[in-house]
Amino acid sequence: MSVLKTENLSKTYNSKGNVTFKALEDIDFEVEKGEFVGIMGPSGSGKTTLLNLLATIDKPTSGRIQINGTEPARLGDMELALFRRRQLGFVFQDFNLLDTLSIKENIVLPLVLEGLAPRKIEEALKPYAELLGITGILGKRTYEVSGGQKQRAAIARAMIHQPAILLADELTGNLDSKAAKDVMESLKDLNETGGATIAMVTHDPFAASYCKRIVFIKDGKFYSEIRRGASRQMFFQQIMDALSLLGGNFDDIPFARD
Ligand SMILES: Nc1ncnc2c1ncn2[C@@H]1O[C@H](COP(=O)(O)OP(=O)(O)OP(=O)(O)O)[C@@H](O)[C@H]1O
Repeated sequence: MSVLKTENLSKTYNSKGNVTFKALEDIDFEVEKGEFVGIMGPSGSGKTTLLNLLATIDKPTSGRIQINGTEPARLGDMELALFRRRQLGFVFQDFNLLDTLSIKENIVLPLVLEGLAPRKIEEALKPYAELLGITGILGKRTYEVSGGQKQRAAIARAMIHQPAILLADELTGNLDSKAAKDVMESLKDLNETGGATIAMVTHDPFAASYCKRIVFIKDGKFYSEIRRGASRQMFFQQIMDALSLLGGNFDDIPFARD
């Protein structure tokens, strides 16, 4: 069953002086339930544009997006806000946790806003806290925990309302290699044990090697895709090979990690 599907998805930006720029062109992209998909491409290839369209933060110039059977483009503002809150989960590079709240208060905030009873909230929290290895830090403040722990808390917050799909943008971008590894191991568990469907934009081949499938885009167009076999290490090498074929600017890739 497909959770997310795009057809001929295109985005053209209009800048000052009527200069237009085609950032995405005719992207057909499908994510099945339970998939863990990485989106990679050189700087400026359109990854963030694609993620913003999937996140319903931005609107396509043409083409269609369907998420869990709904076309967000057909919804009014209020319905769209509700749709986004219920069907989508987001994780970003910079965690976006509130410093005035504890880790637990941050994670359960979406359910508190939904008006769920405290007992239901505790029931929802427990499995995610365990799966993400953050049970021991729930009472701490954001400044008392590491970057990797913050990101795992952000993932728990994004998942606690059980969205149809988790959308992640460079979620290891601010982490050292040990923390990045912990976060990616957690995300893998969330996908394999927790059944989460995940689409993740990343520059980092190490992070990408945890995905089951990688889609490469170049100059706003679909370029190629690869699927992981049994070995993550082998998949890492395949990703490196695909990136070198792709060309473009990958100056910030942490090549030495694996
Ligand atoms: N608001 C905008 N107005 C005009 N052009 C834009 C706008 N946003 C992005 N672009 C252009 O669209 C292209 C794709 O940008 P996008 O941010 O999606 O790329 P990316 O693959 O995420 O890049 P990076 O890896 O560097 O973050 C780039 O050439 C960018 O300059």
